[in-house]
Amino acid sequence: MKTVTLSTLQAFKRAGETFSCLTAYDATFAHAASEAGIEVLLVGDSLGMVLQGHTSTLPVTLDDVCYHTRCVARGKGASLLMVDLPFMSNATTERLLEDAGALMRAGAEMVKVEGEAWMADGIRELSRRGVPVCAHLGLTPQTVHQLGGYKVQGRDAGQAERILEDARTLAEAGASVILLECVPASLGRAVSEALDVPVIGIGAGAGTDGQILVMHDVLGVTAGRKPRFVKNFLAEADDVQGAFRRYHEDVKARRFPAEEHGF
Ligand SMILES: Nc1nc(=O)c2c([nH]1)NC[C@@H]1CN(c3ccc(C(=O)N[C@@H](CCC(=O)O)C(=O)O)cc3)CN21
Ligand SMILES: CC(C)C(=O)C(=O)O
Ligand SMILES: [Mg+2]
Repeated sequence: MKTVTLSTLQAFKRAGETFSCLTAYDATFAHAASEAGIEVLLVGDSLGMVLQGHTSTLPVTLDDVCYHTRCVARGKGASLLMVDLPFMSNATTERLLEDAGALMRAGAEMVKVEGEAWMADGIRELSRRGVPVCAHLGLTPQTVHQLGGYKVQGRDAGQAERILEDARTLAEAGASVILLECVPASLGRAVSEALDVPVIGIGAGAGTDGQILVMHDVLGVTAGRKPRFVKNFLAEADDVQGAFRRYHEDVKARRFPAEEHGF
């Protein structure tokens, strides 16, 4: 695989070619995912749940994310490395810039931040300083206590319109990529069609420009209740490498996600 950059993702979008993304937390699995052709690796704050055993992503610290970023950076190969800003990194613009700086020094090539239209100023400041930003909308796990659980977002027309407007606002502020989590497939498609920037979906249907899943879910080792949008690709493969390859190929061929994985 040729080195994946932001321009690669933009070119995929223009060409109507989809791309695959997967979370990674260490060098060995990052290497396997990259070898399988997965274009984007995310050091997700989901590590608080799948690695640390918490029931939310809130306890994850900047040091935790930096540590896993350094590990993944050594194995990432040609894949693009995106990293989550942890809970409260967006408390102030100053903190946002400092925390993003720490992630970039650890090896991140793009940072991801949860937040609606009010994040526009922070995203503009990051982008002015040369930090590519992915804006995470829809189900934002860092606000789980306000949302009342990990629930589908944008189900009614007003809510859906709001998410589309937020995505537009953040793209205009300088977000290079939008990520939509747990929204109806119709909204995933509408946002992707309305914006020029690549849109990555998880539980957002087959109409987004890229797809992402948590690595543990792809390998069928999800602890607790399984979200509807996950699929165990190891069940149809001989080994971990094969599962990653299968996931990548199914995304590229638009065989995944199927109707049953969406809302
Ligand atoms: N293993 C794992 N996979 C993930 O995708 C993931 C994490 N952990 N941790 C961080 C967040 C939390 N996420 C979640 C967790 C649960 C649901 C879930 O159970 N959703 C219901 C929606 C029910 C509804 O509102 O209709 C579902 O049935 O999928 C969704 C996203 C996504 N992220
Ligand atoms: C589920 C993805 C999008 C994420 O934010 C994470 O892994 O933390
Ligand atoms: Mg996250």
